[in-house]
Amino acid sequence: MDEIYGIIPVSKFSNAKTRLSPFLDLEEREKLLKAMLKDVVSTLKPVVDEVIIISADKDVLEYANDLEVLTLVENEGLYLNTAIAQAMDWCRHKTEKVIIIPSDIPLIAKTNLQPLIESAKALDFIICPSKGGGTNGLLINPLAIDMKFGDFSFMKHINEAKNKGLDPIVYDSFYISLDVNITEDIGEIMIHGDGTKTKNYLNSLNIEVESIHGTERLKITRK
Ligand SMILES: Nc1nc2c(ncn2[C@@H]2O[C@H](COP(=O)(O)OP(=O)(O)OP(=O)(O)O)[C@@H](O)[C@H]2O)c(=O)[nH]1
Ligand SMILES: C[C@H](OP(=O)(O)O)C(=O)O
Repeated sequence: MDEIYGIIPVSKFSNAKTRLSPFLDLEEREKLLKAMLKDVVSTLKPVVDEVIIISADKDVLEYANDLEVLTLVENEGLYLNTAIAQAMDWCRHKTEKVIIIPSDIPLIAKTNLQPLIESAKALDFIICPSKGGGTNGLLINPLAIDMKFGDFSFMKHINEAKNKGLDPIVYDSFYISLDVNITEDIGEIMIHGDGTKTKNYLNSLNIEVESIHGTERLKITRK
């Protein structure tokens, strides 16, 4: 068995990207999440054996069906880390490796994932950092470590791996590191996201990005 499954946890549309609420309304945030999911799924699908979306939201699961991936209904009362554990438990007898990827990294569509997926077959533990100390990719055996997503998870995942006697390998990818959480992240998608569904959607909102050499680097506005 040399298979690898992709796991994408997705929150409820109504909770999607709350930190963008000063800039995008609820409907826009839902549409943004859908566009990002399309980019992530279409990148993952050709290089893994199955893609699984786990969510507690039936609208998210319906949308996942349209994208022709497997869906898992998140058990009641779970949150991000326990939902990922549920998905890993579901696939642990079916595959030896999983790649766990968030739904908010559309620039993954600009990468060639094949070499990363190939290396995972020979390595115990690969982690892709996100900017700000999080984790935007984990390639591990199902349930190899406890999930620590949420706050400063990069160092926590590395420590979990070391405590389990695993040898964590860091895969540095600028595009994978860019998750979309705050308004400035939208500027990065406008700069680097040519060819992605996500940038197309943001273009339709007439978003513009400028460089400012101040306490922030990018100024994001809508015409
Ligand atoms: N299944 C599941 N996925 C979740 C849950 N919470 C977050 N996610 C997903 O986990 C990934 C990382 O999410 P975050 O960036 O931490 O949070 P977010 O909810 O997207 O955004 P904020 O509201 O701004 O914190 C995204 O794919 C989310 O959709 C959850 O409770 N269950
Ligand atoms: C889920 C969280 O993501 P971020 O806060 O980087 O979006 C993390 O990677 O720990």
